[in-house]
Amino acid sequence: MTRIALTGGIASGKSFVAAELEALGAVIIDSDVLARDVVARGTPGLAAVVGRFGDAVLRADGELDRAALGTIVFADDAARADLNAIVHPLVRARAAELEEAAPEGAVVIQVVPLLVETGLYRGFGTVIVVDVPEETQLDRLMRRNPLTREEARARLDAQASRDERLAVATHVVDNAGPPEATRRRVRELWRELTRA
Ligand SMILES: CC(C)(COP(=O)(O)OP(=O)(O)OC[C@H]1O[C@@H](n2cnc3c(N)ncnc32)[C@H](O)[C@@H]1O)[C@@H](O)C(=O)NCCC(=O)NCCS
Ligand SMILES: Nc1ncnc2c1ncn2[C@@H]1O[C@H](COP(=O)(O)OP(=O)(O)OP(=O)(O)O)[C@@H](O)[C@H]1O
Repeated sequence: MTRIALTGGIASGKSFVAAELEALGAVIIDSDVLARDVVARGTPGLAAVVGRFGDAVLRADGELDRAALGTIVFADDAARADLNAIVHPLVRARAAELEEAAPEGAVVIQVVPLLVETGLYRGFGTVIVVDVPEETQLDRLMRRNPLTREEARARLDAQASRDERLAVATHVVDNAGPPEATRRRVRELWRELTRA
């Protein structure tokens, strides 16, 4: 089986590109979605997170307060490493199950934001990197999330650099331009990936 990974920095457009690939027929396994599922209300994952970070990261309705936890972990490397140590093994296990369950012959693409940081890129023959300049990343991140420039910068700094990601890419999707340009590139990429 061809194992395909898709990565990119925060707010680079991974979800947008993954949705386009899904519309073309790919089976998408999204680590960000799984990382939410494994800490859903009532899960052992959430209990472990609360065990480490306390009730301050719980909302009144028992759901994880993602904004509160984000404020903590993106300002503190040790706290982020602890969160990663709880969440990442649960995400990897679930991703492996979903990969196993994919239909015969499917083109399965795993979206892994921390592909470079975790070394997981070594397990994939094909690595798609969604690429934008840092300024574009910051602009789009601040437009989407209510973050100051410093907070947005801290999130970028918690990740590998643009060059480190490009160094492991087998395919690059430039998402700095308008969505339609990216759509065209993704259609071309899909033809490359599915060429017999
Ligand atoms: C800190 C949390 C609660 C913030 O939640 P929030 O809803 O604001 O963000 P979301 O989960 O949608 O993540 C958005 C993006 O942030 C970046 N990011 C998330 N976690 C991390 C991390 N531990 N290190 C570096 N970047 C990260 C990624 O680019 C990701 O795509 C959440 O990101 C989390 O639980 N992170 C730990 C799990 C993780 O590493 N997830 C990413 C890949 S599995
Ligand atoms: N080509 C584009 N032009 C303008 N805005 C875009 C473009 N692509 C994505 N965006 C916007 O930028 C933001 C980030 O895109 P998206 O959520 O797809 O990125 P992501 O890499 O999945 O983010 P994260 O790392 O936070 O999960 C979104 O608000 C999206 O609507």
